Amino acid sequence: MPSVSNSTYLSVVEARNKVLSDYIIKCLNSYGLCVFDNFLGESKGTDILNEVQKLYNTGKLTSGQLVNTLSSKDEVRGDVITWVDGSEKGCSNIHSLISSIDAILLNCQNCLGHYKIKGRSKAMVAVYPANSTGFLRHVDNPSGDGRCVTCIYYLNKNWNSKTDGGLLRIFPEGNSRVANVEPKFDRILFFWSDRRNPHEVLPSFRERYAVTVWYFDSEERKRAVKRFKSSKSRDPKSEMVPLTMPMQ
Ligand SMILES: Cc1cc(NC(=O)CCC(=O)O)nc(C)c1Br
Ligand SMILES: [Fe+3]
Repeated sequence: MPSVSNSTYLSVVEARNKVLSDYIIKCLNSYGLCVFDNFLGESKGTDILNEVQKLYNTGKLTSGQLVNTLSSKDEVRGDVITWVDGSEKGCSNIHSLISSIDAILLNCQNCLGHYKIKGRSKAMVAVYPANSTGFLRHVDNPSGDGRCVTCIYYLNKNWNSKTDGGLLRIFPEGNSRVANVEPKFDRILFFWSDRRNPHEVLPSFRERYAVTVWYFDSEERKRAVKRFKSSKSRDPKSEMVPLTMPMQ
């Protein structure tokens, strides 16, 4: 592989980010969701997978909290999660994943719907253990908590939903068609977080890894924080998604 100068390499990365941002803008504005494969390539994807597996195998993940549901956790969601901002020990590759996604979203900043995206949640690392229940149908942000785009990066090599299950099914509002998204290795998915995209995860028969980041619309987030302060109630959703982080 001929060696390229640093500046050439950077401009190649910037050009690639521009192409990807244009694709995301077109897809999200037209369909409300967007799937892109081979986001970071085999070696970077594998580095991230190794970090996630290490977190999982060293017991750093706990069963996901539940918001506003009465049923017990294992009926609604089977995943175990942890929140990382990437500065934690042994998460440098997760950090570079977050920075790569931030770079793309910064390019799209004022072109996604009417949103002004200026912040995001920490990254939620989720593992569905083998033979776990999936995640019941839900909307990520049904109540205007500020989250406008859900971004999920999948890490599952040679995944075959026929035998492994774990399909993410999205039911775009007002549309009879369902989007069945395989949680494939090095696949990145974006979709509007609000009621336009109810979704569920089918039970998986193999460990299923994903990293999710939610991006905030600055106006909606400001209103939500004001409401939260005035209501004084412990709104679990804002506990669920940590305070916005300035984009890297
Ligand atoms: C914590 C939390 C996780 C998820 N995850 C999914 O919907 C699964 C997507 C996938 O893994 O394909 N959704 C919400 C509304 C909350 Br809250
Ligand atoms: Fe969700």
